[in-house]
Amino acid sequence: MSEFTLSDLEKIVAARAKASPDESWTAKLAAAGQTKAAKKLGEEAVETVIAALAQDKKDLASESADLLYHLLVVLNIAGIPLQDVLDELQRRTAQSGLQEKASRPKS
Ligand SMILES: N=c1c2ncn([C@@H]3O[C@H](COP(=O)(O)OP(=O)(O)OP(=O)(O)O)[C@@H](O)[C@H]3O)c2ncn1[C@@H]1O[C@H](COP(=O)(O)O)[C@@H](O)[C@H]1O
Repeated sequence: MSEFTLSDLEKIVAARAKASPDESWTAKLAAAGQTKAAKKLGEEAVETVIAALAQDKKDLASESADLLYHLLVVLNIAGIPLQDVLDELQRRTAQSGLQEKASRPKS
């Protein structure tokens, strides 16, 4: 199983955003600005929905990868660390009380 994480990709996106737009898609999006990056995120979201509705698992995994990558680019441009998103998810999980149940050993 791959050990690659969203945090790894966030670091790659941050580094590549500073590269030349001629050699990096990330840098091209960062240079174009949030309107273009958010538009690409929207396109990838639609393509993910289409793959889900088509029940095409391979396509859905591939489009989901595009979606997550473009979300990280949008977050990078906005200056929002991925950790802020994870903190929000954790806050909701803690609120529902499910985190405690999930980490509790099964008897
Ligand atoms: N995960 C991705 C990733 N997923 C998708 N894409 C790119 O997203 C682009 C979107 O493709 P589209 O066909 O929708 O867009 P397009 O037709 O090229 O552009 P438009 O005309 O629609 O504006 C493609 O160029 C893909 O290569 C990605 N580009 C980069 N990454 C990651 O970012 C890293 C750095 O990439 P660079 O910034 O290119 O060095 C890579 O090593 C990967 O880890």
